[in-house]
Amino acid sequence: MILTPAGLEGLRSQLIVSCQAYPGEPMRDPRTTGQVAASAVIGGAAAIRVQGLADVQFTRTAVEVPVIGLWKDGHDGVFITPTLRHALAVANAGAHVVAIDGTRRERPDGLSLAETVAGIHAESQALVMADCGSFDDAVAAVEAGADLIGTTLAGYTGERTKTDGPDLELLERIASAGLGKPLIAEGRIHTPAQARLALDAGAFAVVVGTAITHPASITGWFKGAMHA
Ligand SMILES: CC(=O)N[C@H](C=O)[C@@H](O)[C@H](O)[C@H](O)COP(=O)(O)O
Repeated sequence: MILTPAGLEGLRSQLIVSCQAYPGEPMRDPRTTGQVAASAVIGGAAAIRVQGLADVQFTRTAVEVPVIGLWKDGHDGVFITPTLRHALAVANAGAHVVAIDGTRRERPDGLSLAETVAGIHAESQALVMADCGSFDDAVAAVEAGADLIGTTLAGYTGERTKTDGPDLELLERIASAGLGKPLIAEGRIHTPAQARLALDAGAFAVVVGTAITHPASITGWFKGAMHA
């Protein structure tokens, strides 16, 4: 299955579940990622977002819904699928959509965002999701040719305050600008009510990660509330 820009319509108002375990964690195993992804699909996830080449490969065999893939390299600066080389590897691993750093920051390989998007489009059949951190990033990412715009990096690049829940103000601003590409709400959506608010703010679809697929964090939230 190849996902086309028109095919994205199937994701409208839907829930996308991000399944990620971090290096050194007990669940950091591609088979586990695939199983968690398949469980999310049973619950109604319309697409899955996963990190790492093996996770993309395993998840492609575990689910039939579109897979958004990324490759995190490092923790600081530009680390979400930072270069064209990373992006093409994610596409080759089978991702229908490659999520890349969609900010205006300098990239490690010296390519511009537009050159990176063009390279992915030229050398693969994957669509490109630009993980943005601000309104200006979103505008630049649309100009650069990205197929989807995500608020993934809002609160992580210094341009926006890290809100407790989703950055609804940013979502509303991007949505009301009518940039012409699907706007994906992502980042710190921790409750079903917040997912609903993100849609109401104008999001095309909503990504939830930690609150569904990261038991260590969720357990910590409960424990913290019990001992506050
Ligand atoms: C900033 C960054 O590195 N975000 C990552 C991007 O893939 C993931 O660590 C997040 O879990 C994902 O964006 C979903 O967000 P949340 O887990 O808050 O629902």
